[in-house]
Amino acid sequence: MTDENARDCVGPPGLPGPPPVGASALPSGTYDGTVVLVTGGGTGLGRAIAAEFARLGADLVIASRNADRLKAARDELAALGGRVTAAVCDIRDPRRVREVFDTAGEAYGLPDVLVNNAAANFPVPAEDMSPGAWSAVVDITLTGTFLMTREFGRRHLAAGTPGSIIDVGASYAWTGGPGFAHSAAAKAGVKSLVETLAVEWGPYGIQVNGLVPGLMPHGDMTAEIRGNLERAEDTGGHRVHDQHRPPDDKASRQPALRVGLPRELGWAATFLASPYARFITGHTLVVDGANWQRRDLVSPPVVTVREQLGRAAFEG
Ligand SMILES: CCCCCCCCCCC/C=C/C(=O)SCCNC(=O)CCNC(=O)[C@H](O)C(C)(C)COP(=O)(O)OP(=O)(O)OC[C@H]1O[C@@H](n2cnc3c(N)ncnc32)[C@H](O)[C@@H]1OP(=O)(O)O
Ligand SMILES: NC(=O)C1=CN([C@@H]2O[C@H](COP(=O)(O)OP(=O)(O)OC[C@H]3O[C@@H](n4cnc5c(N)ncnc54)[C@H](OP(=O)(O)O)[C@@H]3O)[C@@H](O)[C@H]2O)C=CC1
Repeated sequence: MTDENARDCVGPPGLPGPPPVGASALPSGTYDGTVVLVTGGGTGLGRAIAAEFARLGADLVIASRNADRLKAARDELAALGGRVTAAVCDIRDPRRVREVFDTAGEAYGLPDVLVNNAAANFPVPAEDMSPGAWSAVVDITLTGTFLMTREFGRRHLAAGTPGSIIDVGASYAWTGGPGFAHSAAAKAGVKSLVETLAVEWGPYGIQVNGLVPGLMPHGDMTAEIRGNLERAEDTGGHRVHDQHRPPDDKASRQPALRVGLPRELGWAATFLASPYARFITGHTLVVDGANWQRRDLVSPPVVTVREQLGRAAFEG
């Protein structure tokens, strides 16, 4: 077990921790000469995914709206080996999307791999959600993913070259996501897009897969999501608490008895786009320690989303 996941408790150990930073299951140089475009590659999980491709030799294009964050990530990723270009882009804007592919093409050539990682999310009860809030999340998460995907597909079809697309999803695409109606609907759309386009574009040599992280906390998590996670820990509590149970934190709420580490998602992404996964397409791989399948023998009492978010009764 590695440092990040070492637990100071008696009882079942949970799933072992992963190999250390810098390790890889794939041969060194697997992505030499390959161009990988990661949306939202300046922060959090996108940056972790980009890092694993960089370690294996890829040239990177990272794209998102915030130039400062992109620049910081570009410097960090460049230190891992490959070349890195940062492109400021709102993926809702089809013109900017085209320009990003032009920029990538001029720098390194048409990207071989597209990782649609950028997304938007904030918890809000559906009855409080404005049309603008719904649109912001759906337009970024679903329409932005579609626009990036369409541009990638068009260019590869025109060039007659193969490619690989990975769409980062969320498990509430299957289960629904109370408190996240906009994001859950958008992620369900993304999962459907994966399944549709894998068939449409398989004949042209383009793989399309989904990749779903479980809870993978990181320093770039939005204050709102982080705050709600922390409040849930403060108010939830274990129904039984003894020395056989781990402390009441994020880890204790996972069947793995640990949260995921961002590099574990990065390793899965580099596998899915690698030559060793050429017959995998239309699939969504869940990397969450089975958390999304968790059920209790007896369900805990229902707590409304309003209560979970600490909101007063809806007044209309
Ligand atoms: C219940 C317990 C909770 C536990 C927590 C569990 C956590 C698990 C999470 C698992 C899944 C995670 C999935 C993710 O996707 S994480 C990625 C999150 N990252 C981001 O969202 C980064 C990018 N996000 C943003 O930039 C912004 O959030 C935003 C999408 C709002 C930015 O887009 P834009 O700039 O276009 O938006 P505006 O500021 O113009 O706002 C548009 C409308 O949205 C309304 N709004 C904005 N924020 C909120 C909010 N927090 N609550 C409600 N409404 C909001 C805003 O008012 C605008 O609406 P109007 O036009 O009506 O004014
Ligand atoms: N962390 C977790 O536990 C989980 C994450 N996920 C998924 O993982 C992915 C990454 O999430 P995470 O790293 O946690 O979140 P972050 O908030 O760190 O990342 C979101 C990224 O998307 C970019 N982005 C947002 N809107 C736009 C836009 N309009 N155009 C271009 N880029 C945009 C942001 O950059 P900028 O602001 O510069 O535009 C940011 O880099 C998302 O798809 C998320 O849904 C799913 C389940 C759990």
